[in-house]
Amino acid sequence: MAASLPSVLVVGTGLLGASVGLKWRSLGGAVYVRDQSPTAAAIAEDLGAGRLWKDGSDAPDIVVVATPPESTAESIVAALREFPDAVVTDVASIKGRIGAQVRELAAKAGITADLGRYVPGHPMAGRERSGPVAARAELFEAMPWIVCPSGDADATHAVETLARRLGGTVVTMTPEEHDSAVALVSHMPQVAASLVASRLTSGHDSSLALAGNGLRDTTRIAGSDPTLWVQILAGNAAAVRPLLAELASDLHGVLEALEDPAAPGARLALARLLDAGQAGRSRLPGKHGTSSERFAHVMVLLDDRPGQLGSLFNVLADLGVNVEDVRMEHAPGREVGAVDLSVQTHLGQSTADELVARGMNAYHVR
Ligand SMILES: NC(=O)c1ccc[n+]([C@@H]2O[C@H](COP(=O)([O-])OP(=O)(O)OC[C@H]3O[C@@H](n4cnc5c(N)ncnc54)[C@H](O)[C@@H]3O)[C@@H](O)[C@H]2O)c1
Ligand SMILES: O=C(O)C(=O)C[C@]1(C(=O)O)C=C[C@@H](O)C=C1
Repeated sequence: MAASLPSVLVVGTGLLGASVGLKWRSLGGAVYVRDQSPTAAAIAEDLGAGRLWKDGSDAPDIVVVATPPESTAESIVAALREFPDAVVTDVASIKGRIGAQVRELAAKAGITADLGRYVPGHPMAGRERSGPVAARAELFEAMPWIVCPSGDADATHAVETLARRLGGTVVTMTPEEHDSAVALVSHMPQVAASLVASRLTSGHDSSLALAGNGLRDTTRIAGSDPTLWVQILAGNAAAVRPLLAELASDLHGVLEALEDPAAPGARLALARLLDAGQAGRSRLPGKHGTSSERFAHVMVLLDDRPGQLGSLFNVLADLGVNVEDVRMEHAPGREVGAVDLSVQTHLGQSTADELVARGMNAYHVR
């Protein structure tokens, strides 16, 4: 019920902040928005992410700081001071350094006793785009939302409830555990994707025209904002560096093996490196936290025409097949789309057979 939802002030109305505002508004909650850029705040308001904060507006119950990491601590402490009864949280991608900055600024401001009202958070959801126009109400749906308990149980509960209502799955961690985990699953991959994509700058147009989904999959996040990522990498350097050193060592192993691929042991060394990649990837959880490898994959080729996807899902509903996950790929230059359906393992072959029997171009991927 709208009346029971706490009111929210979003500080920083870019991709993350405006997404929080859009979702909270869609649930019926009151949202104010504020940004150092009047344009970003006005766009967020026009999108429906909240009303512009004005002096004299009602004090919010919760302040969500969604500014870049370099100004996050300052905005958190400013919010703790301006709203003495509000719970304050943030969505920044690094937690240890921001926590230390908050404690230092709070001590200088003489508000150390208020620190329990600040509950650090980080939704593991985003896009390779910035700004309010890229915001999506459903951005956080079923994604992990890390919350670091502050020591104030009520404030922590308020932030956990906020994260859940926004669609996230709450994961509790200390700031140190957070920084070490995201170094592995977010920060190192960003560097790898950017470095691979940067090699493309010197490629011929004719080579780039051949790029398929493999390259697109591995480089999507290379489109992310460099100014944001410099702050993230610099702010978590201690956790990211050892991982990059291991990556560099593995890369060196590939270089050595390729120096003389026919030499004894060279192909085994390569195979081991590639096999370790398969093993690592198979550990990534899919829907409901299960390994994605536990599902069977059924590929369906569809004409790139309106209504095709709808018909496919209608047939699956008739068959009583629950789709656990779905991905769509378009063949460049061809009017055909490939739909990769994840279904329960024991249903892989029968689903493909039933689709074929209904005239569809489908097969079970083994
Ligand atoms: N981009 C992602 O995928 C992603 C995912 C999860 C978390 N985060 C975190 O969310 C935060 C915001 O990232 P984003 O991608 O939304 O960035 P963004 O650039 O889209 O938006 C940031 C907004 O903050 C405003 N801003 C900057 N300094 C401010 C200040 N001092 N006071 C008020 N407003 C200020 C900017 O004008 C901008 O509108 C970052 O801390 C980032 O680490 C990002
Ligand atoms: O999917 C993306 O585009 C993201 O950039 C999301 C992503 C991530 O690495 O998973 C990026 C940084 C954030 O701190 C959290 C989420």
